[in-house]
Amino acid sequence: MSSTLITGITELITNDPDTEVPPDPALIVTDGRVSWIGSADRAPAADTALPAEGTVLPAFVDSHSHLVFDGDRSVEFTARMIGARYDGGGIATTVEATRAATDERLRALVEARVAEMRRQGTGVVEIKSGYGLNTPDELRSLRIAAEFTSEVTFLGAHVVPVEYRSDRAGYVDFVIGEMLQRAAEYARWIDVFCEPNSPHAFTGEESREILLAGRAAGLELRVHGNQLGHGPGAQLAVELDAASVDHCTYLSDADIDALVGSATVATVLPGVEFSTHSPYPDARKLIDSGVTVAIASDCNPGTCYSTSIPFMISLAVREMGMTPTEAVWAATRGSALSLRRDDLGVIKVGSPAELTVLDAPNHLHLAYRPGVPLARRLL
Ligand SMILES: N=CN[C@@H](CCC(=O)O)C(=O)O
Ligand SMILES: [Zn+2]
Repeated sequence: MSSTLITGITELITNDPDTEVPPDPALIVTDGRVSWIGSADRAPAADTALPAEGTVLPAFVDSHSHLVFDGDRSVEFTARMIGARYDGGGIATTVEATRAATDERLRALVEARVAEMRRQGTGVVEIKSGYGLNTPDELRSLRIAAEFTSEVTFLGAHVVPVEYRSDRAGYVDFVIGEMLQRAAEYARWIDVFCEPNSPHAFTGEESREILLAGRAAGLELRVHGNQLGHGPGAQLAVELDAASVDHCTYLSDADIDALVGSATVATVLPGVEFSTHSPYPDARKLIDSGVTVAIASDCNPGTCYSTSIPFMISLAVREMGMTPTEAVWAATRGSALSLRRDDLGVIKVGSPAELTVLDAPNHLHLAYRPGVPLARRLL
């Protein structure tokens, strides 16, 4: 057994209503779990001491990322900054580059991206496939993702690949047939880009068929929905008890009504609106309506090539009407709930020691000092 006493905590965020935080808080981590929380002057002895000298909070949970890819779409991003529109068509470029990459190269790219996330305070990350879109390339994407996380998502229904452009129904059958049966071995989740506003993505009915097949194969459900315009994604997610509907850029009052009281979290991805020059969703309205909101990066080569949750928090506060406190909760506890992980995004006795420290006196600085590398993993 080895224990570490963490002191010098200027602010401790636990996200646990039952944990009382004293004025000069300290905590002890024993064998990877929080074993004691209390006042520093009453702390029991521990093997080592670690002065945090800053704000301690649960590690960020990045519940939406597409890290398994090769290729570069910086030119596409640059065109959008002067008016080009995003419609998902650029995904084909990444599929081509990803299929051409060796296993070693893809693994190294994912490893570097996960390391970049961890340097900025992220703990658990969800990773999707979706740039293979044939059986061997989807399976190796999932295998590589599984080397870095248990939160692996099968996204064979990202877009209809070029070789199936004249046979959409054939591609849906292919995804829910052989590809899904083999993918289910590596993935916990199935996701679908439900977006009738894109010619490349999937309609509500196609999405329903894919998600139900995923559930029958033992996977749990997530949905990319309501990104490019109003559509069926959010209500479908609620109807099928998906853990999360992600993007939520265009939500109607009926969508919000459906989300209220449901077990489906609305995950906002502010880096996507930033990188596609799109209007930001109204997170204030979601929260005020009683919807559970999560924040994630959506790190991917097309709509947001950023691994930084602190950046997402700054955007959510500046552009989406969230308070810093709400945004930090959404990027920790909210995103944990969107993965149905009750053990994450919280600091309490018994929880895993997934801890982040901010080089700042309190969490408000995450929004107040945008772009400054304040966050890092504590252990
Ligand atoms: N919307 C669908 N998928 C990604 C974008 C993928 C890409 O453009 O490469 C997203 O979450 O935004
Ligand atoms: Zn995505």
